[in-house]
Formats: sequence, C-alpha cells, structure tokens
Amino acid sequence: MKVSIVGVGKVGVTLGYSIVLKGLATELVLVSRNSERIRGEALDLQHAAALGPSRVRVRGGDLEATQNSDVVILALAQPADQGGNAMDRIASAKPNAQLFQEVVPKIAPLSPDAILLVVTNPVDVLTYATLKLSGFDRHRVLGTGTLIDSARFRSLLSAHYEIHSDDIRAYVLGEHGQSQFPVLSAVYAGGWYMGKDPEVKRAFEKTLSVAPEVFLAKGYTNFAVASAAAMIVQAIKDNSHHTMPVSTLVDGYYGIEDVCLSLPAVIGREGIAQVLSIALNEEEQAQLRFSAQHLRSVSQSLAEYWSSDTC
Ligand SMILES: NC(=O)c1ccc[n+]([C@@H]2O[C@H](COP(=O)([O-])OP(=O)(O)OC[C@H]3O[C@@H](n4cnc5c(N)ncnc54)[C@H](O)[C@@H]3O)[C@@H](O)[C@H]2O)c1
Repeated sequence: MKVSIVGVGKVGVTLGYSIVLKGLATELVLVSRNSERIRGEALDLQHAAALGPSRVRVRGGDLEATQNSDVVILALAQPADQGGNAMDRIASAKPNAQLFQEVVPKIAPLSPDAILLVVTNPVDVLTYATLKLSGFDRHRVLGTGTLIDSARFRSLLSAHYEIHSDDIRAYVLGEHGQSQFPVLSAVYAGGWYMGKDPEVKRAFEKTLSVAPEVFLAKGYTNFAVASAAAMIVQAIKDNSHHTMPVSTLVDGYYGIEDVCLSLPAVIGREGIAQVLSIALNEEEQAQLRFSAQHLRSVSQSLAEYWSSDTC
C-alpha cells in the first residue's frame, strides 16, 4: 500500500514513524516545505524500517511524488508567522483552509482512487474543505476527529476503573474541539453500563482539559494523534472494518446535513464502509446539533476557499 504524508512536522514525522514501526505501507512518501529536512527524515525512517516488521521504501518528494497513493494523509499547517495558531484550532481555520485550497486540488487528480485522511486542525472544517476541494466521494474523505478524544476519555476511565481501555466502549462525538460531547448513554465495560456513575462525567470533563495540558507542558501534541491516524491507516490496510469515531460528512443523521463531524464509523479498504446511526438521548441530540451548527457556521464562513471560481 502506498501512503503519502503531506506536511511532515511534529505530527507528520511521528505518524511516519508509526507507519514504519507497524509495517502499514510498502511505500511511504513524505512531502513538506523543507526538502532538505525531508530528505533527512526519509533516510532516517528508511534505516528504522530495516528494524521494522516489513519492507517499506521511504522517500521524500514533492506533491507529484504522491501519485497513485492509496492513502494521502494531510498534516500540513501554516506556521504562526503566517496565521497558524497551534493552540486555538478555530483561529487556524482560515490560514489552513488557504493552504488546503493550494494543495488538495493538486493531490486529488494525482491519486484519484485514494482515501484522504485529514489531521490538520480544525480537523472537521478541513475534512469538509478536503471533500469540497477534491470532489471525492464522501466515503473516501475522513478526519481523525474525536478518535483521539475518545482515546483520552477511555484512558482516563481505564485508569480510574482499572479496566483495560480496549474493553471500555466510550465515544466522544461531534467536534474535535470545545463542543464535543460524550455519549454517556452508551458507556460500557464488559457489558456493564457505566454511564450513570458521576465519575464517568468527571472523566469526560478531564478529557477536555488534557490536550491543553499536554500543549502547555510541551508546546504541541503528536503521539496520541499519530497513533489515532495510524489506527485508521491500519483499518484501511487490513480492511478490518473496525469501528471508530472519525470526522465524516453527516448525511441526515438527526436531521443534520452538510457538515463534517465525528460519528462512529466502520473503516475498511474503501474508507468509510458505514456510519453507525446510534440512538442518542435528548441531551446528546442537542449537543450534537450544537456542535453541527458551530462547525457549519465556521465552514460557511470559509466557503470562498472551495467555491468553483477560486479553485
Ligand atoms: N486532529 C488532531 O487531533 C490534531 C492533533 C495535533 C495536531 N493537529 C494538527 O496537525 C497539524 C500539524 O501539526 P504539527 O504540530 O505537525 O505542525 P508543524 O508546524 O510541526 O508541521 C506542519 C508542517 O506542514 C508543512 N507544510 C506547510 N505548508 C505546506 C505545504 N504547502 N506543503 C507541504 N507541507 C507543508 C510545514 O513545512 C511543516 O513541516 C496542525 O494543524 C495541528 O493543529 C491535529
């Protein structure tokens, strides 16, 4: 499987390393602005691959080098001096939408059958932008979304209840951002319904504060999101049909349309094989609608970047 990563900064390089360590690609292409650094990263990863589980050819290149990829991962971002804001996702919407307007229309025709996986923030808005700018079918454009928030939530629940996080079914849905919400009506471990325990709500409140905590302590986050993206790539490669919350175009779920946000989706070789329409209680439906309204208003304010006159 040929995987390309466009934007090889702190997240992209960590994801490249995960892909090599897990043997998720036979060919890995790294594209970024600084070609000399990318040459070094590609060489270093190629050497790491010699100790990895399978053969992979790693190389740096330009957008042309992504041609005929099976998966293209978008992890590029504008630097702070050009409007990027690593701490405030929504503030990065405009500068990163400009970047996507430049890059996605070049990538899409080079790999017309690829799955496009968006990591760049605000991930829901840029997943929507990627869908519009590529013209790809909605099943082949997805964002890491709240997979990372759900992992943080499960990790906190796992620590409190001393149950392995794999055994905890707990979803954070909606925006990868402040309007995200936990599906408390469906938190289970081994068939035990946990959602009524006040500790579960407390764990979610902590989920909201842990990303800023990591950010304030080290200046960026990279490992958790790279693991989330690698998990998605693994499900695509293995056609495993694992279920995970990812950012996807919502198509009528609870009357919501034309916005990307996270819902539980089944991931396989074709990208999103299906989106699960789980039953939400009234409070959760209101939270989902709030998230959708917020994201739609941000997306609409940027529509000029994917209207046909400008791209
Ligand atoms: N979705 C999530 O959960 C999540 C988590 C962490 C970070 N992020 C986001 O991921 C993105 C990357 O984060 P980072 O810490 O790696 O940032 P970074 O600044 O370290 O890396 C960004 C990279 O993009 C490259 N780039 C910029 N313009 C490009 C272009 N036109 N073509 C190719 N490459 C280009 C830069 O050279 C740089 O290497 C940010 O938007 C960040 O907010 C998302």
